[in-house]
Amino acid sequence: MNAVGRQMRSGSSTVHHQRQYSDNFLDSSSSNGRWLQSNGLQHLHSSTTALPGFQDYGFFGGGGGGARMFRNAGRGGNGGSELFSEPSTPPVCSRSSSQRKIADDQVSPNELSPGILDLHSLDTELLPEMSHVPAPYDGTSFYPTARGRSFDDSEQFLTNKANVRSRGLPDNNLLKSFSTDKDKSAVAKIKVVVRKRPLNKKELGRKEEDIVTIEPNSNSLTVHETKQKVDLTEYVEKHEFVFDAVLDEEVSNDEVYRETVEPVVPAIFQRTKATCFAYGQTGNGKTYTMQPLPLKASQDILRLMHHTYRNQGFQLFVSFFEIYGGKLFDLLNERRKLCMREDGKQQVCIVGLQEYRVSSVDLIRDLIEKGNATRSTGTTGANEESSRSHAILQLAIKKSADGSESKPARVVGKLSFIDLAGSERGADTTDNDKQTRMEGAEINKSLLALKECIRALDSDQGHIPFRGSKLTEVLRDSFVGDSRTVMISCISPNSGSCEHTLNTLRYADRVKSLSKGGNNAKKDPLLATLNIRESTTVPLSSVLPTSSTMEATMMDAPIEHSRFGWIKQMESESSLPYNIDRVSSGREEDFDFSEEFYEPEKPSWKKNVKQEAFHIPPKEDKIRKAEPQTKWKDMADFDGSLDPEQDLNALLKEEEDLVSAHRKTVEETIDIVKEEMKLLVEADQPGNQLDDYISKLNTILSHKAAGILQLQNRLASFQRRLNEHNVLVSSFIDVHQ
Ligand SMILES: Nc1ncnc2c1ncn2[C@@H]1O[C@H](COP(=O)(O)OP(=O)(O)OP(=O)(O)O)[C@@H](O)[C@H]1O
Repeated sequence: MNAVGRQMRSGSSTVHHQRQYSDNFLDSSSSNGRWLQSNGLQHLHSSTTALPGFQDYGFFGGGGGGARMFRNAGRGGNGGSELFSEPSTPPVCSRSSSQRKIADDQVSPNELSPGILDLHSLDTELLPEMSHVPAPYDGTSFYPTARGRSFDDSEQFLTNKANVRSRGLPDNNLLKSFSTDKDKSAVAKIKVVVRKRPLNKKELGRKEEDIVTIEPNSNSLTVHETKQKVDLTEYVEKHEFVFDAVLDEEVSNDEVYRETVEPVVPAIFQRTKATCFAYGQTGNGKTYTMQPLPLKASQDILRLMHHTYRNQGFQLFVSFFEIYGGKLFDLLNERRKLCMREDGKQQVCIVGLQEYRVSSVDLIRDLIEKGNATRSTGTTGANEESSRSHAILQLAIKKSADGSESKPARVVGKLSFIDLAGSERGADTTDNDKQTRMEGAEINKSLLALKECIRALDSDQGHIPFRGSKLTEVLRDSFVGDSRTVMISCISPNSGSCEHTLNTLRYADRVKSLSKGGNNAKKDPLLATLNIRESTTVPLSSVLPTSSTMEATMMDAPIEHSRFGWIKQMESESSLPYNIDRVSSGREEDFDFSEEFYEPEKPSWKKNVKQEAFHIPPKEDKIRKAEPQTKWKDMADFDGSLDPEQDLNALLKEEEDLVSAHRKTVEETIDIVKEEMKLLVEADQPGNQLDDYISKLNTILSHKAAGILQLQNRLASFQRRLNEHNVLVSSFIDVHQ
């Protein structure tokens, strides 16, 4: 197993004990600049008699003539027990010679679908007959008694299990999950998992330090950032984060699957849409992490279909497309360009996307291999074979109204895997050519849009700017309704990536905070039962943007949960800029900036203070009359042991900090916009398109300017309220004395 030594720190000095990696890791890295998957791709579920040919296989391999394809040398089987014999074959295109021909009778592209994948209306439309999905899950029939070898290591299943437990990872697996509808609540709506990759050969060669420590049996990690004081002495600032799970460099892909996707698989038979995506800087292991997941999931899905849900008419469909340069391409249909359309209900359809009905893992493997071969890849400073597109693979479970094959099947549930293109900072792209830089700008733009959606959801805004990018349009149903989202944040351990790592972790933390309540809690009663841990609060100073690079702003640290609980809301409100689309329910222009609108949540200092312990004397009426506009509930928030004035001052200070942080972000955004405009001019775009971009960017700028104005107004209004509050506090104290 690969291992990285833990680091020991004492004061400002840092001592590292670096252990050597396995030869396998280093050798394969040296051979092609990437670590190769080990030969042990077979992940045989030996007792799957109904489904021969189950093996692990890498997806999202990227293209480049198959350079990123991860073939299973030991792959056997010939399709196994395909149950369907529909006539059509997926169009054969750009397949590498080594790809096995897909048997004609195994696939039926869109036989039962109109050629339009309606991501939302179709998916959310429930079959009347499906109001009850029968047959509680029978875990014992699902897993074979013994499991074969894992994807990229030689651990036995049972050994893996033991390891999972010993590492303190929750023992999530299908055996436990979703035996009934009710059990869906056992799986978090949004699960954020962080995976740290080992130091690679280059980093070791540069003697870079491993700055990320993960305590055994914990779900927290610490980033040790080396900083310099003004007198140039170095010190280490520690940033601690807590997530739903933290996977260190020794965790295998099998374990990643068990921790992330496995628990949500049964839910897709229960009308749930689940999405798993990997996020992180280029070269951090997103593709490596995502590759094996879809096949593992389809193994489990098919097994459920053939055991637990046997003879119930469920069908499995696969589609695979990429978003490149803001455009959609079908990876299973000669990279044909696809159109995304919105119907009257503002629901998104992908017109022309080919879906293939599949019944064996071999077939799915072949389809994905084909898709991977077609995918766009390139080279970045950090990764020689970087995914330059967002690749989206969807496994849809369908069923006809009466469970028969004669009627059209409709979507019951869906599992989407998204391998996001790598985020990178403007600074990292300086070596790259124009094309790469343009790609980088586009990628970053869509990640920014994703973040804006997350912020909007987080702050309970009516309007979620899903239309900010193609990516967010596609992801829309991952975040709303009965959905489950698993985000895997991939990070590097090396000191040179510290800023990236912190940005990625802050982004992950922002996503995690989505599941804590607010809008989602109200919409999804399941959330009430979730036991999500809070992330450790990072000092404000450590979350302020530190560079003017593209990524730094895009991944800029969310202002952490203020102890007053309303900082996040304020930040989100004031950072509307990317919401340049309009939907009827989203009333960006209707934003009410009155004081009432900004009524802060109850300060969290109220925590642990018993409300009844605070006795309000009869004289309170007087005060109420004297200050009718004051929210009396605020008064009840004061704990006698606290000095309210001090807290109010702290509140004011926080507010001021926030304003400066925001101002800085705005300045950086303006820089980014300028940079983007420069890139566009350099790229010599055709006039119309350029005009289009410029007008978009102008809109962003004016939103930003409006944001500053709003913030200033809010600050003034806040100060007024604070004064009123102070008056009220004084009179209250008088009354008590
Ligand atoms: N956990 C890991 N263990 C061993 N090798 C890893 C791990 N994670 C990543 N790698 C290796 O690091 C290299 C870069 O990984 P990968 O291509 O998955 O990065 P990426 O985040 O998808 O990059 P990009 O966004 O540019 O596509 C690959 O050679 C991969 O095999």
